[in-house]
Amino acid sequence: MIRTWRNSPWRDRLHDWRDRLLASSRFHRLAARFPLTRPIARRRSSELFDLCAGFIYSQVVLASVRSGLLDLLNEGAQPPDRLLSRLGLPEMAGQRLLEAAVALRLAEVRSAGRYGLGDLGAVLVAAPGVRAMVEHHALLYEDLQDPLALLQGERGATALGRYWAYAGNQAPDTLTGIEVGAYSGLMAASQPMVAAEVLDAYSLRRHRRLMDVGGGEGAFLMAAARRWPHLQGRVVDLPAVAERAQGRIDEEGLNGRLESLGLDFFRDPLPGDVDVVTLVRILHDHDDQEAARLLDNLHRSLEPGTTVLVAEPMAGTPGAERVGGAYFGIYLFAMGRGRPRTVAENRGLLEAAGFEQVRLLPGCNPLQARVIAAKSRSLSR
Ligand SMILES: C[S@@+](CC[C@H](N)C(=O)[O-])C[C@H]1O[C@@H](n2cnc3c(N)ncnc32)[C@H](O)[C@@H]1O
Repeated sequence: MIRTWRNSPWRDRLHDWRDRLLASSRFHRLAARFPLTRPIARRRSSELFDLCAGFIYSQVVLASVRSGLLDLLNEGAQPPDRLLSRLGLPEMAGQRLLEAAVALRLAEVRSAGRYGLGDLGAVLVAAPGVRAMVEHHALLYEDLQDPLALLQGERGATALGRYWAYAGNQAPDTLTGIEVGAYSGLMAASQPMVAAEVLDAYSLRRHRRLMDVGGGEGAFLMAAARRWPHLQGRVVDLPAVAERAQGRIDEEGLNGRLESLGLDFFRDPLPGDVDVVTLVRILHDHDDQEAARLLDNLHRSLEPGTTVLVAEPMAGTPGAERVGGAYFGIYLFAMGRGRPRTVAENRGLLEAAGFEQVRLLPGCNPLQARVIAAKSRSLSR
């Protein structure tokens, strides 16, 4: 291993010393009094407070969505008595929620004591995908009530495991429309934010035919087709999901250019008559062995030189460590399979399956996704 500052014993010693210092109440008193260290001490205690109180913040967000508070504010600024009378909560409770929403910038006080949307509230109401995720998190919240029981596997079937009906199912291709409906709808609602990032990061100008593997109801494929009118495409997913995708494609009048195909991407041959393949929010759903199996199956079906894009939030992303390490790490654990991978780990999986020229594309918002591009190479390796 190459010795760098990150893995040097000097850095460890320095951090041990820092930890001892931060644990000392005398140091805290001094740091809080000394003008140069006071802002650092305050910022650190505020960050720690937010870590401990985060569960309250997310429940305030949920209450603001579910009670209709954000929708009411979205109609325009209004006096508090009018707002509270329309909220359908006991007045004092409504007032408390409103104050919490102001503190979290979901709402804000405007002129003449009226209340309007805050800057974060305004973003939330304009993003149906975020709102759908806020509602969806109620399931994860259920699973996390006793986090140690979850981590020790004592909880048995989890709410998230039941929700993602293909997770742990030995015959996912037999799932019914009812079993896949909720998650497919959620994915379609949250897809526009991801699609915009991916399509900005990679131009499909040179490509003629796209296959979106595990493409759900076709939201990504349709966004790509709208962006690139010359493009033809196919979404492949479990039969019950592919049926929903076909319905959407027909509704949008795109059935001359786009189609859907139901199959099990681990077992069934994938049609290789395409020049670009996307895997959006797919690999991290699966344990290493399954992810490798899927990539092997895909590589076997493709012509040499076909481009593959892997787009998903990744672990160890500078500036977005919490997204991979904390959010997706715990989310996928509760779901019962998969894990967020680093760029290097995804590269390793792709290369082991036979892909080459693997490169990370710059420019994506890592909260939504990072995008890795690769090409299939000849099977005579
Ligand atoms: C997390 S969702 C992502 C959907 C879509 N790519 C997106 O980003 O909105 C994973 C998708 O993989 C599909 N899937 C899971 N297991 C599958 C399998 N064995 N064969 C085909 N599709 C599968 C699911 O039905 C689901 O649509």
